[in-house]
Amino acid sequence: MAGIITTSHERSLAYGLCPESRQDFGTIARNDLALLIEKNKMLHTHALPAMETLYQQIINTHNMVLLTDADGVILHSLGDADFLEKANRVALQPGAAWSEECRGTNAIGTAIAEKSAALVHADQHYMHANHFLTCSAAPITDHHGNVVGVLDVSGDQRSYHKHTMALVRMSALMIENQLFSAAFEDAITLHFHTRPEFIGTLMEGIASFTPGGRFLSANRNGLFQLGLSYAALQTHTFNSLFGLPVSALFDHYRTAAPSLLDLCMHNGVRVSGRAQLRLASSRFQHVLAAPQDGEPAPRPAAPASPMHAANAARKLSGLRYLRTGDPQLELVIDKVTRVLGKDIPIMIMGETGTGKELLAQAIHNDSPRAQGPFIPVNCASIPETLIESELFGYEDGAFTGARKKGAVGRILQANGGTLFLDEIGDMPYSLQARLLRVLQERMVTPLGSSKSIPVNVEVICATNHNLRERIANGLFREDLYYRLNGLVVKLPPLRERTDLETVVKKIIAIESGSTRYTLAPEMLELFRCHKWPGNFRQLTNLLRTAIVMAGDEYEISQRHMPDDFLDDIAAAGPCGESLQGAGEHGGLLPAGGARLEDVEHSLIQKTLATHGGNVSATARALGVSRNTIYRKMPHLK
Ligand SMILES: Nc1ncnc2c1ncn2[C@@H]1O[C@H](COP(=O)(O)OP(=O)(O)OP(=O)(O)O)[C@@H](O)[C@H]1O
Repeated sequence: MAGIITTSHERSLAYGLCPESRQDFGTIARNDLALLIEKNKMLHTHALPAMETLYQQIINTHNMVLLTDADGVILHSLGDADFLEKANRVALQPGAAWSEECRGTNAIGTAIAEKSAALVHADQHYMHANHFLTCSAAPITDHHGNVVGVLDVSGDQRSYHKHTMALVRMSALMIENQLFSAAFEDAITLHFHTRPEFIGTLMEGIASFTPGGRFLSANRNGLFQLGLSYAALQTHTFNSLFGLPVSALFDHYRTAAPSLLDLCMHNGVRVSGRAQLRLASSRFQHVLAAPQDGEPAPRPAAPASPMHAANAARKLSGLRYLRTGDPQLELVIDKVTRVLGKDIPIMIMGETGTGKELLAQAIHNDSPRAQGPFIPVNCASIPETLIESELFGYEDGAFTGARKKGAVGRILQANGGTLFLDEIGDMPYSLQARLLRVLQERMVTPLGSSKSIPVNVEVICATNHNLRERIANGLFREDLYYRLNGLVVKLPPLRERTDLETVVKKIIAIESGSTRYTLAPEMLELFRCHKWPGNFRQLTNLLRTAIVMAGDEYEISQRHMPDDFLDDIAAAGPCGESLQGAGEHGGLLPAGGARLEDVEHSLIQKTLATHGGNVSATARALGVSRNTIYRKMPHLK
């Protein structure tokens, strides 16, 4: 008997059920069933079409299709009349509860208990009375990953067919995707797959994001392709998962016939994608209104609920979330906290990946404007020819050619909220005067319009250029610079942060979705020596990979690190005093003024010794290639 059945029988026994006992054939009252269906209205509504389709596949095979709620109470059934009669005798009918607690091992109850599909055939049922059945059930989960119901096909055990389980799984997936779409009427939704022909099919991954690009949720195949848990995905953005700012997504969909997107996921896997910008407010309707070649126009968005996405994003980060003990960062947070809601423009300086956008979002989330939109604009990623219409919008007929409809610019989209101008140093010089006028007069005039529209936005800018240098070189307007830099804060690069250990712990916990993983002390010392040119972006990606490599080992060590990272560390040369500390902790490093190269040699030698000089085994143990070992230990060549 399969493991899942044995475990289920043990549970059934523990519930005090007796296999020979007569079943409780009771069903809940008609009114209570109606109430239950009302309570599960979304599930019921979206499941019925899939149940009909499924039933068409199995009609006249002495089978029935059943839908239950999360507790295994049957909400609806469809079946062949002769089998329905038989099924009624064991209360396989609406209103009856089929949890394991009530009926012992059975496909519905076991699928709920195991949170996975279950096939329970003939005498695998705990109750003898159910031995005449063969049942295939798959749980239906919502966009939080919670089981909200079960889809089941039950029939006479003599009618068993091995394809039934696959059909049930596919139908459950269909229902889940319907529920997912209904839950995110007001969001950016990406449909993606490594194979473009799978987009639009049941196999596609779907992920939803707020207008600002924060991750909201993903369907079952989306989670599988992204390779991360719900918990781990909560800190992600469209950019961190697919390597593209949402602003670039909008650009793509403003072209007359947008092609499929070619995206590189965080794990390096390339996927094709099609986005739907299903945002209710008028700000994106023009994007939605333009159908793609040969495709019907997307269905109209639901009634406006502009708070929905903003609220979801706000829950995900605030300034408190960023405090991890570094004094430079504490100062930054103290400073920005003082100006929250004071209409003082904030300019964030910092190297790439230091968290400038995250800080801007956190400032917005903690500000009195949190209910309003947070609109990021990456001035470097929008082509110079498009940035003007992008920012200021344009009137109907402002252009000849494909883009005839008017569009609301990003500045107006941010009305009542925050406009985040990332890479402001790359703003074309010719536009800087126009932006300055908007900030001073608080009015926007779309291209091709003679009307000015009042606008109320808080502006946060970010740059990793030295703007004073750009002013000196005639690339940036001094007057705009002074208008934007009400409060200038500088985010420290990771190599200067004193809270690296806390940061690492936090990222590991978020990425793994568990508290079990730790970083080996000697690794932390190596991290302290590293320059981290990609800052948080690099550290997060590295730890994400290392967690996967560590699997169920839970202590992340050098052999879980990618080769190129170890190569960078080796190439960086002497590692400084912290390495000596590491020697005391981990016994990995030679005592005294160790050099990184020495550390590596020592590790490789020890591992070689452990594996009797076998280079392949050593390479495997250290998670590097054999070539790396040969390269680093020339005497082996
Ligand atoms: N304090 C932090 N804790 C955890 N992750 C962080 C932190 N700061 C930034 N990150 C992560 O690092 C990545 C880069 O962050 P972000 O986009 O805010 O940086 P940036 O400075 O705006 O980068 P760029 O200049 O390249 O646009 C994101 O995935 C973000 O979630």
